[in-house]
Amino acid sequence: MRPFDEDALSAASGFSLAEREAVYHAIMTRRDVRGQFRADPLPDGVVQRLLMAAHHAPSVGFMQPWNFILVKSAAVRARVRDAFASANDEAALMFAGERQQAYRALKLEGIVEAPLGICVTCDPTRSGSVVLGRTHNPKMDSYSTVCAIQNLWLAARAEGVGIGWVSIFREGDLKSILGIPQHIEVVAWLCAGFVDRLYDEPELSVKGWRQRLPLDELVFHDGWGLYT
Ligand SMILES: Cc1cc2c(cc1C)N(C[C@H](O)[C@H](O)[C@H](O)COP(=O)(O)O)c1[nH]c(=O)[nH]c(=O)c1N2
Repeated sequence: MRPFDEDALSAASGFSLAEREAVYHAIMTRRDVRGQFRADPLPDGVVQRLLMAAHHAPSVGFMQPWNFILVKSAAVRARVRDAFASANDEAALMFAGERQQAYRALKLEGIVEAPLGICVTCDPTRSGSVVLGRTHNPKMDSYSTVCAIQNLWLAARAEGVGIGWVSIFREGDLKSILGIPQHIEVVAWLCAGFVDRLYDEPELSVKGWRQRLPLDELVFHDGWGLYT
């Protein structure tokens, strides 16, 4: 390992107002997209920038445990959609009464409509069995992969690309369709495609499923449950 090197540091002040506004604009207007995808393919350069954003995410011990399986094949996406449909039937039965009716009315994926699927995985063996920062919590590699997904999601918003995260799968189904080895964790299936319109608020909120919680109620001071 190299000794600490002063020359590796650069000046880092806050962003200009316009730059700050752009960052918050991406954060506040990012949406989970299910139904607004355009059919035209994403240019390779755009996909490359999204992946580069993902690959610059933080990761425990700089483990970079992610892989990205790019799925353009309509046939493969149709199989993934079928796997979703089967799992979604099981999911619906977990809700009772009117809630089940409401669940069934929701659109929860755009796997076939979106021109690109991105399966994001996590390799827990990427840098050996003892990983700096993961020594006492094995989930840290999955959390790192989620950081990569959020980077990609925000970059996508800036590129005019909608992203929809689909998680209603039996993991084994995705592994068998995509040939993913047993020891690799499937973290996300992302539907990706250009969008011309986005909901102003989360679609689940617009459709009455669940509303955003007041931030004040989620912030404690100096201990759990302490509001002041
Ligand atoms: C880990 C994880 C897993 C899923 C999701 C998100 C995340 C973070 N979301 C999207 C989720 O419903 C959405 O983010 C919230 O409703 C908030 O909406 P916005 O993302 O702000 O538009 C999601 N959406 C969906 O339609 N089908 C799904 O299976 C999932 N799964």
